[in-house]
Amino acid sequence: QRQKSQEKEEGKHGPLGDNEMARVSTDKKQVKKTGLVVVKNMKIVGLHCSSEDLHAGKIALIKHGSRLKNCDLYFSRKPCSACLKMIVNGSAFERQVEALPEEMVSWLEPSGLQQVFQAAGVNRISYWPADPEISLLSGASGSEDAKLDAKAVERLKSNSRAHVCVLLQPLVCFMVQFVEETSHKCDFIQKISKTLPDANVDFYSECRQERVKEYEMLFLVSNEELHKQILMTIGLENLCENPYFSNLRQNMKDLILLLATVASSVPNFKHYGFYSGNTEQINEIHNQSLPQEVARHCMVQARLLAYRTEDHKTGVGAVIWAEGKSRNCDGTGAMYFIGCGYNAFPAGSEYADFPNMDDKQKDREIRKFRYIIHAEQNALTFRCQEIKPEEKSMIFVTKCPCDECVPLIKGAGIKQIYAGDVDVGKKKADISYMRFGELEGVSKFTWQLNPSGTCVLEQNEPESRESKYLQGLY
Ligand SMILES: Nc1ccn([C@H]2C[C@H](O)[C@@H](COP(=O)(O)OP(=O)(O)OP(=O)(O)O)O2)c(=O)n1
Repeated sequence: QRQKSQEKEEGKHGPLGDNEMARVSTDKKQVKKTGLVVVKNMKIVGLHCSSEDLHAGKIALIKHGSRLKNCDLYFSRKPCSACLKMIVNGSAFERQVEALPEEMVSWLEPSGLQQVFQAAGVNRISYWPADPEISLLSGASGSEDAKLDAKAVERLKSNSRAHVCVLLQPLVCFMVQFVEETSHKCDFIQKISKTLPDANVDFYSECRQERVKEYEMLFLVSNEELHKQILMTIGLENLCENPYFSNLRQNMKDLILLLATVASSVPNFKHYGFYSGNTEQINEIHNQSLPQEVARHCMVQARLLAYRTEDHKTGVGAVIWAEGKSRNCDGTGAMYFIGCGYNAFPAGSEYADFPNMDDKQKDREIRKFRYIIHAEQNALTFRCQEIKPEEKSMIFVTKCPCDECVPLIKGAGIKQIYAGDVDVGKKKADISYMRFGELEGVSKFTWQLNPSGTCVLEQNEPESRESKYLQGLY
């Protein structure tokens, strides 16, 4: 969600009629994009956002069709009735059929019912309870449309199998503290501290503060009364009374703080970014790195995933994206999501099924290394799209790819690697990071000070290129 790109939106989103659109377009800045995560069997199968022409829910339908069945959807705002009706399509019918006697169901099935069964019919829809389209509330007819839409949403909700809810819980104890410490210790921040020892020691806190402000603007309705009005309009009047309201706001603020903290571990600081040391390489168009802000955004996704690790010492996250030949209908522009993962023991294993000690343990048999599946390995294994050899695919890893993963990434046909390189060249007893440095045929962009200096930075990243992506991705 980016204010820059919102200016293009001109009220094309939201449950408003055409006349209302015209009114909203005079107040461009208030329309924000909607983000959506599609999850199937605990696996992320889609990361989308609204585009100029389409809401996120509609994009999910175009992209996944009947594969949305039984998926869980996570929206950054409550979906409007136009999206919800398509998303729940199928589940109401399914419920009616479930209620029929068994013989009748089996009698119905061969007669084309199977097709109906495969309609969208998602499982659960959860959303962030702060509709950013504050403009819905200003002006009489805007309010009227918003209320009608909210009623339609409630009706669709109560007649479908899908569970529509606000999935917001208090964070577990010490979570913020833990995330703060691990973000501070992360490779990207460490590298800045090492290479710029005289950088303001507090640069990390400053970057974090900036992110907190930015995210509060994006995800929180600063005015409490307005927030209450929005909750009323979207059918959450039960959250408007205290202590529920203050608890809700506190939980929202905590989560925003958490997100901002993770994001500040890949900071927008001086001329740091993901760069290739190979200048010949960067001059070739197809090897060109993404605009820095887009690369940082994808790396933050990988950093978030690292918190799901099953390795209690070192969490690693990886995300794979690809760039198609042209823009698609998704708000992510030409880029589309391929897969993601984090380091963990083989899927389905229970706690303590496998050894979990590190290199310092003398007994090699009880070390974790032969059992842990690396973040990149999980991202490749559980990907939801094929990696097309003719397209630019890229992996974002929070740590340097190890010797086990480097040939896997190359073999899978991934064209670009964005990673931290703090461990490059290190050889430990059970894991080593020697091959990444020598890797050829895959472009490597590691976290460093722009090697070409500031002037070249500006030439390499003309406004048009950066904004082309930003309009798409955020
Ligand atoms: N690109 C990478 C690199 C590592 N890992 C995972 C595998 C292990 O779970 C863990 C290993 O990390 P380290 O090499 O940092 O080893 P230690 O956890 O022992 O930490 P230390 O650096 O203190 O030795 O990270 C991963 O998934 N992807």
